[in-house]
Amino acid sequence: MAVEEMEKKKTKGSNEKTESEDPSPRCVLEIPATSSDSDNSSSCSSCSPDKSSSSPLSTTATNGRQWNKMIESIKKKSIRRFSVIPLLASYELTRKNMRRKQPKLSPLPDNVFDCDQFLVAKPSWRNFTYDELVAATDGFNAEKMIGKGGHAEVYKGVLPDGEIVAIKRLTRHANEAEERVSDFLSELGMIAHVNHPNAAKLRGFSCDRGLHFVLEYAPHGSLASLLFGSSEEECLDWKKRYRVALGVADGLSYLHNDCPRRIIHRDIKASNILLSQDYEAQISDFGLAKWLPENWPHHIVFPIEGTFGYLAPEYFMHGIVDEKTDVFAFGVLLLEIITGRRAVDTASRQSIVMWAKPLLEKSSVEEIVDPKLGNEFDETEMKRVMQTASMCIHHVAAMRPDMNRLGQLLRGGGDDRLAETQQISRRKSLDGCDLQDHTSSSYLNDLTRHRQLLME
Ligand SMILES: Nc1ncnc2c1ncn2[C@@H]1O[C@H](COP(=O)(O)OP(=O)(O)OP(=O)(O)O)[C@@H](O)[C@H]1O
Repeated sequence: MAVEEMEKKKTKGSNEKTESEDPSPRCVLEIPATSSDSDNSSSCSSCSPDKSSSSPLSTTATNGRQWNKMIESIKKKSIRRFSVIPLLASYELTRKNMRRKQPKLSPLPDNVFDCDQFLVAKPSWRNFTYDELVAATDGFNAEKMIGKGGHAEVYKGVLPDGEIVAIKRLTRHANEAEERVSDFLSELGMIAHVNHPNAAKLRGFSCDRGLHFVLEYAPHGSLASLLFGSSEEECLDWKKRYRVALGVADGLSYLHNDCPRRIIHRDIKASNILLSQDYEAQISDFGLAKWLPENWPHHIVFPIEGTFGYLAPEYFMHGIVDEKTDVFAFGVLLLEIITGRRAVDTASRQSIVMWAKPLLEKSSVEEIVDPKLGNEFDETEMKRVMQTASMCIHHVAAMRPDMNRLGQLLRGGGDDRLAETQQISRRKSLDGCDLQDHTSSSYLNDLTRHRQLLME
């Protein structure tokens, strides 16, 4: 499998770019948050009780000294945050108060963490030594590299029992070592926490001479490599594309509604959707995911991170993160599935959302469908996916349905109600909620502003 193109990335305080032609750079934007309950990304990360305490993992007997050292460093870091930034302290206290009000999530005293759900759900993780990873990957042989993102290199490896795994080695050097460890623990906590057929599965981790995840191997790589790969590669047929759309909808619905803790992924995109042996979609890369406390309507985060082309307007303009952030990105993903185009066109830098909106409005199947599909698709399913995408990319977050509903709509549950919902949605837009949204011009302005910020 070809190594995926590296994504251009602009990180905080740096213009350093990785070599790439990918038109959808994952970015960090320094846009001041406007709301009074704003927090920065670190305080937001501190919303993750598990991140600072790392409790789901700290009870694992096999973790060893290195693990404890890392946890200590995270603890020190959070203590420093408390003392230096009073705002964050009050934020943290508020969160604790809220957790107390949630017996379902926190039946134990605040200083005791119930690890059972994690340990029972994922009994098979292992803490690998570096030597084991070296043996599995032939010394991290370049020929074994199967993917490269902005933050990691991914190698195909074989464990002594013959199991094929993907070994993700974090490569981010820009930030502080402590911050890197903190990001690693956060991602590990997330991926260990989720347990669903449409989410990537953890086999283990290693913090021996570098930070590594050991993941179940996805033999067909990412959706991006199949949708946008070279023309010699087999075209992903409609049946598989439709299945992937349903799988991602189910996976997101689980993260938002059924996971023990509410998770917003924040980086749904084609290169983060992996495909199992039988083309089952698996949501991967929880590097930007956020826990959202049960009774919080949203977070406001800063800086804004994500991938250009997939960011919801309220997120990239105001840092507002909730389920609808993922719903918007899911809509962009559906457009990629339908059209075979990237979220942002390489040559013209045009956003797929702006390109597709007029075609979706006139339900122009022949103009929007990936030419590689020819006539080989089910028109009813195609229209359904188009209508669903159209609802997901609505400029007003409140108008986007939630993932549960979207899963039903994609399956054809309530086709009549789909048209009805669309009509109501249009009417509300026209009825003065925001006339500009209907013409998409405000979205275009926001997008242009966003691009300017990104390119500055
Ligand atoms: N379990 C896996 N099986 C097969 N291929 C994988 C697996 N995990 C990752 N890959 C490949 O490696 C690529 C990069 O992985 P990933 O997205 O996790 O890295 P990243 O650096 O976090 O990315 P980003 O730039 O989005 O931050 C994926 O797009 C995919 O092609």
